[in-house]
Amino acid sequence: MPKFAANLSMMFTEVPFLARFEAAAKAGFKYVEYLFPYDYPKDVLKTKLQDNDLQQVLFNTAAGDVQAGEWGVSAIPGREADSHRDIDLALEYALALNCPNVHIMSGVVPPGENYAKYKQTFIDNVRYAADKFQPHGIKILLEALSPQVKPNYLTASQFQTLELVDLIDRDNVFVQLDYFHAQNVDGNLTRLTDTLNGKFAHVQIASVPERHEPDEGEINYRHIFDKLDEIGYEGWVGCEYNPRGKTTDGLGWFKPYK
Ligand SMILES: O=C(O)[C@H](O)C(=O)CO
Ligand SMILES: [Mg+2]
Repeated sequence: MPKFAANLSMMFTEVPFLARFEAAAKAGFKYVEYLFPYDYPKDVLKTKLQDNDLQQVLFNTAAGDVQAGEWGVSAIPGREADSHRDIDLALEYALALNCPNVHIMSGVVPPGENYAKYKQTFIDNVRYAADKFQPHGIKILLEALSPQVKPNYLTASQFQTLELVDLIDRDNVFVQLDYFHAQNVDGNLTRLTDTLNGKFAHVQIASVPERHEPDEGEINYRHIFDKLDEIGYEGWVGCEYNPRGKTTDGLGWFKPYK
């Protein structure tokens, strides 16, 4: 049975971020993920996890200058020092929060730029991270983002990300399989799961097309959860969706998994 993690960046937004840990625990979650921890001291977040008996299972490297259109810097040629700084900071937080997975954001490739150079820059920076994280047993996750969410992101297809994982060739680097993006770009989710089996180490879910609770839209998540059980997937499933209304009003789908 899948282990579900509440995504505190998108769920429980009825309350301030630091109150969402308690809200998620009260709703029956034992695991949490969120995009970025960096606005808060490590010990504040660690206390929130401990006080609510929660395990942190994922967060991202920093986004860069979002106002300027950045969404990760690790693929941007010339920004290697910023990438390594972000990776080092992510390692500090992962160790402090006992978090087993870090998603390294690649970045946007502006039209007309040299895609191959961005790709190689990302490969080199992820190898830097993989070698630093390896001794601590922390996994690195790489994610494809659908163009309607993040136009010109380095990878849109799960197959592009799978190729990166193979090229990077490190034992602790895996695909972050977000079924919302996978359905929007690749489809064929059952066979895709078979193709990625052994190469993905985190899953995220949301309905398509609305990115709401996994109990609506075109993906049959009951089937996906059974598929994950069938292949013996032992990672977490991040609930990275925008609730239709009040978060707790939309948790009927979660009841059988508490
Ligand atoms: O947007 C997503 O699906 C990613 O998981 C993320 O955290 C940043 O893009
Ligand atoms: Mg995602």
